[in-house]
Amino acid sequence: MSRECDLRVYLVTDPRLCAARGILETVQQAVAGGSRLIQLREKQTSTREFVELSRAVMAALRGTGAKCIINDRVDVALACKADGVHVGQSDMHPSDARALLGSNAILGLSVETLEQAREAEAFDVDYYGVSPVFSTPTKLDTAPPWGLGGLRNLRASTSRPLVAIGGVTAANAAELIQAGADGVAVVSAICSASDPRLATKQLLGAVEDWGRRPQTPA
Ligand SMILES: Cc1ncc(COP(=O)(O)OP(=O)(O)O)c(N)n1
Ligand SMILES: Cc1ncsc1CCOP(=O)(O)O
Ligand SMILES: [Mg+2]
Repeated sequence: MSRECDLRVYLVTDPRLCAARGILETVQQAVAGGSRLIQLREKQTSTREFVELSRAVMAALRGTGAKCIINDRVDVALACKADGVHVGQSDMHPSDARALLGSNAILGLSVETLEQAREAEAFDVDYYGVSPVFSTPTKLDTAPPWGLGGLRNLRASTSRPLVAIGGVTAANAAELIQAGADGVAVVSAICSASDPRLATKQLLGAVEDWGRRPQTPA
């Protein structure tokens, strides 16, 4: 198991928004569209169902090169041998999560302020979720949004990989990469799309497009 992760288009699932199609099908379509990192985010599901879902997703991802991250729950990740865990500021402390998961697991941490990011430099985590970059109806209990200026300041303060989350669409993904994000994490832009494969492809196109543009000297 390696800690390398492709953050370019990171799907975070939502059982309500995926209800019509199912989480497994949504994940498979997103992977077909080019996503290589999937986070299973289940806030209401029983522990047993969460483990079963995670095992099914892990099996579906086998051989695709995509990795599976579990939101919040180190126990679920250990039970299904997931690739990693994402924790936020009120979840298990990243140092405790790292101790339980071991040195080969991917560990992501949400950062909501520059001070949290500064503190997190001492933790053995693989990326920061810039949370939220814009306001979003998908998650209401968030800190104030970073905005593009906040993301630029964060980029200037750390060399850690950054993934922007909250209100991200194919229309604003390129400006987030321009502002310093290494990738975008999305819920509704893929889960609520009529064609999740196409939606993922468009997000990936927007992220990659920035990298192909000629860079103007500062
Ligand atoms: C990639 C990514 N970034 C941020 C979050 C938010 O995590 P958290 O602040 O713990 O909130 P919940 O998702 O647990 O409600 C995330 N999940 N993923
Ligand atoms: C899980 C999470 N963490 C910060 S914002 C958010 C929800 C993002 O949802 P959407 O991509 O639909 O705006
Ligand atoms: Mg959390």
